[in-house]
Amino acid sequence: MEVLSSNKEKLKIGFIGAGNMASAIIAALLKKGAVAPEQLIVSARTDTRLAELRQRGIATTTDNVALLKQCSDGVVFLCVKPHVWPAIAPALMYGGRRALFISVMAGVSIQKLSQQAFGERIDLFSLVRAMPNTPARVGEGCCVYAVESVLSAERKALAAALLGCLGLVREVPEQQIDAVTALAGSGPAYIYVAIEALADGAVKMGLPRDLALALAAQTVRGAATMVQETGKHPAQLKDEVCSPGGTTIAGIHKLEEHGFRNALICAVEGAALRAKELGQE
Ligand SMILES: NC(=O)C1=CN([C@@H]2O[C@H](COP(=O)(O)OP(=O)(O)OC[C@H]3O[C@@H](n4cnc5c(N)ncnc54)[C@H](OP(=O)(O)O)[C@@H]3O)[C@@H](O)[C@H]2O)C=CC1
Ligand SMILES: O=C(O)[C@@H]1CCC=N1
Repeated sequence: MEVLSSNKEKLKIGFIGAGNMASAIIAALLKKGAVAPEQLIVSARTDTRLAELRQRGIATTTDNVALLKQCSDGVVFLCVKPHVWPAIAPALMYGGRRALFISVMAGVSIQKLSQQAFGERIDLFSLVRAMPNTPARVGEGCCVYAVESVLSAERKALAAALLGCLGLVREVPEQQIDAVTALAGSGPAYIYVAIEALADGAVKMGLPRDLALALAAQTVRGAATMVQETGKHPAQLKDEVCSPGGTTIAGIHKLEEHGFRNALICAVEGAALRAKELGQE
């Protein structure tokens, strides 16, 4: 955080795109106290999602070039959908050589980002490819990032400090980002489906919906925290819940019968393959 506090007031941070991911990152940065609203500027295609940001003291615009010019000494997060990227790429030149660009777009490689925005001269620009997830909004996100070898240590430290505000952060080789996208980027949606389905099961067996949802969410949170805090393998923790001849092993048998593990493996594999496809579209 030192790198951020020393830059505070001066550092301008722009977001191109004001949707689910941009607003989660903004919430995380503000919640951590890493930045002040006055340091932020956000652009979108329309004003729809900008009005709420203005109410929180954040500058907004529908002009990406204006944003990029204001952030030419700062950081610009690229938070549009991958199919929108080619249309906005040429404008990035207005950010100039001193800006640090951080893309969160699924599938779009550093090579493609730099070629479409800067031609062949990636060595003249600072670019980071990140994959965050929306639980960043509540300080429980995961975020990985990959960088070009030409990125300076100072720029990398700035990116790591900003992305560290989202939750767990790791640097990875770029070839791992599609798998991370499929696991952690998309993963919250798999778990929301699981929570809803667990609650449905309990409702089917007679629990009121609100109690069922509260118990399902807390059970997922509790199990995740056990994996993180005990350091035990999930299989061992599972065994500790399964009494011989008891209820849990009967439930686990049903999960196996319905291909639960296979479904999750297929979900991650399918999402990673889709990330690869997105990069080629
Ligand atoms: N959602 C998630 O969980 C995650 C998403 N990502 C990545 O984040 C990126 C954004 O996703 P998400 O936030 O969900 O998408 P959203 O659809 O919620 O937001 C996209 C934003 O882009 C804006 N936009 C569209 N065209 C332009 C343009 N020409 N200039 C400026 N802004 C524009 C939209 O404006 P308007 O509001 O006017 O429509 C909108 O605010 C994607 O690339 C995705 O791969 C990565 C990790 C997780
Ligand atoms: O569904 C998507 O493509 C994006 C990337 C990861 C999460 N949402």
